[in-house]
Amino acid sequence: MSARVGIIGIGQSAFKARRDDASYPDLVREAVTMALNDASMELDDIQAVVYSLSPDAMVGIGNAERVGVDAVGARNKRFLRINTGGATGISSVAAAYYHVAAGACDVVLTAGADKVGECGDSQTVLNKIWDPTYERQLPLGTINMLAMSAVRYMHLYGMTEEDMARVVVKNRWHAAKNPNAHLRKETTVEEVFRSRYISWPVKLFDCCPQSSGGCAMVLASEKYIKENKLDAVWITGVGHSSESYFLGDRMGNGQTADHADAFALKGSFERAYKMAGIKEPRKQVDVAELYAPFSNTEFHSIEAAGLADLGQSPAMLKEGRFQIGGDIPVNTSGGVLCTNAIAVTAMVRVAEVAQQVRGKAGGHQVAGAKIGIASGNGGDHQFFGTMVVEA
Ligand SMILES: CC(=O)SCCNC(=O)CCNC(=O)[C@H](O)C(C)(C)COP(=O)(O)OP(=O)(O)OC[C@H]1O[C@@H](n2cnc3c(N)ncnc32)[C@H](O)[C@@H]1OP(=O)(O)O
Repeated sequence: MSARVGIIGIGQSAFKARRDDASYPDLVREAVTMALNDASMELDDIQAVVYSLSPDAMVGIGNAERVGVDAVGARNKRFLRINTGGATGISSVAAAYYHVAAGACDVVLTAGADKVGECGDSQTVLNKIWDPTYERQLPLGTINMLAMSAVRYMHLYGMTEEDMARVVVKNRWHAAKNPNAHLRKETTVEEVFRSRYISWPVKLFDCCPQSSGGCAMVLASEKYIKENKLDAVWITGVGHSSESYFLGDRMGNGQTADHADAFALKGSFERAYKMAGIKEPRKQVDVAELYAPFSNTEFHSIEAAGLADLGQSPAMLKEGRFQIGGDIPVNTSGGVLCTNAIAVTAMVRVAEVAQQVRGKAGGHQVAGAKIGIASGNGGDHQFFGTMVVEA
């Protein structure tokens, strides 16, 4: 694909635990309105809609008709619904990207939302797409599985609970500067240690919360952007991968991976980097928003993105290299650890790097950021999506 595709509009809620003031479709509308305003557009200007489906299929499909067709203005337009678990948001941006890059249309909207209490809790909804013989057997399936990958990584590379706590402290410090983040209170290693164990070694503060809010983006072709003299940042690399097999109605885990080595995610990054012409991510990437719902998983994502060698990221974090002001700031928004609304969590990652390379990230801006990377993980080794966004 040679046609350039730009991001011209971004809308993002201020995420909160509860949004009793708004229904689930209201949250989608809220984000869509913000994205259209940002792009100086009307709903009628949109030619296609990619809808980030809540992983809770019943809520998602019911509302997709209501929200996707009516509120998002998709009637008589190209319309696609996407659900790849935690990767849903980035898969949706990718699907919007492909619509434009393939020349099918010039302007595409992608949007979605999650509402705690209306969309089902994260554990329940993710279990719906997971392997019944393995993942679904565990209460708090996600946390237990990722706790096992933490133990493996500790065993191989000597990561400590203190290293995990430092991820939380760094991300909360970033989130305190981001008015859209859900958990915005700064914390300390001691405070993380005082929070209760959820699944050893993962404590409450090592977990992402469950958040309510929406996200939307407008993508357009270079031709449209130039003709209408619009401001844009450019999606220059897109990668996908999976380490799973299909079981008909759900995904199964391939079980071939070492859980300390997110090699499928690495493959996704390699594809995106190749497309964007990035040969040395450590030198070229200015800012990274990496999907990491539990503190230990940030280390896997940093290493899969090629920003550190396997097992080396805890020491680099301790040196301050992944915080704003360090050489490669990671999760400048506070990351998934400070906002997690499954349908759009990965879209928020793209939105954050797009704002960073636009120079519009506000109090958590990385000075001079020109190249950003974002990622989404569908679950344990299931779906991965990555993106490179450039000024
Ligand atoms: C592929 C993927 O995307 S995997 C990621 C999918 N997402 C998840 O798995 C969500 C993970 N998080 C959770 O399931 C939940 O937040 C849990 C299990 C960690 C905690 O849930 P609960 O025990 O029900 O906590 P509950 O929601 O009742 O909140 C209790 C208190 O803890 C706080 N709290 C809840 N979660 C967190 C958190 N992650 N960090 C810090 N504080 C938290 C709440 O604000 C609340 O504080 P308050 O009493 O002062 O109001």
